[in-house]
Amino acid sequence: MKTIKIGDIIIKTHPQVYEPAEDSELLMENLVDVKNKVVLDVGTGTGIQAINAAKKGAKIVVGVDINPYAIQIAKENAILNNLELNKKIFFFESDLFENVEGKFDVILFNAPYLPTSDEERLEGWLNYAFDGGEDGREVLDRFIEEVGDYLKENGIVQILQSSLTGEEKTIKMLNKQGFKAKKTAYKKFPFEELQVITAWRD
Ligand SMILES: C[S@@+](CC[C@H](N)C(=O)[O-])C[C@H]1O[C@@H](n2cnc3c(N)ncnc32)[C@H](O)[C@@H]1O
Repeated sequence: MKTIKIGDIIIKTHPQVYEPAEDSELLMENLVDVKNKVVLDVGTGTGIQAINAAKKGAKIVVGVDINPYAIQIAKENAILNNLELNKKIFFFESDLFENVEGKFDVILFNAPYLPTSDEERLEGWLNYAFDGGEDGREVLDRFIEEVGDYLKENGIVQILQSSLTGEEKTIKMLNKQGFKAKKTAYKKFPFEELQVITAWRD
């Protein structure tokens, strides 16, 4: 375990939890206005996006993850960053929206987006951070199909994905679910581009 600093946020890491990287930072830097909003961070990992939203003025923030170690460390990180755990910021285990109730103004998801074959799978909980199934879209597509039920009418969804996952595919899927969507930020690397896809209803 180690502690890292991203901007003014202190993050304790855990060997079984995704350590914030360029993708995490791209989503943080391009977060929509969350002042006084109710925010859901799906796949919260260390809690970094949830903590960032709380620090940027969100009224209530909920972070969920399928990985129990993530929930444990996210709670510790909320306290480390002087946030009121279980008053302003909440974390609990959930496979996507399984244990989520209510509707949110903003829903974030830095998705596990890597196309992953059986041989590439990692042992343990950390695998969930990367494994997007054979085509990289397994978890993301399920998220897109379900997200509308948890979003307020004028709410906004922000997804962080890779060009390897398919920009057009994500936008088409979102359109199919009744959203307008566009790429609102990107960062290029030699073999991929990290992308923030922002979606809203007409
Ligand atoms: C790329 S990491 C992002 C972590 C963090 N949000 C960040 O920005 O650094 C993806 C996260 O999604 C979680 N995850 C994967 N599949 C999930 C699922 N079905 N339901 C909830 N969380 C999931 C993983 O455990 C991991 O913490």
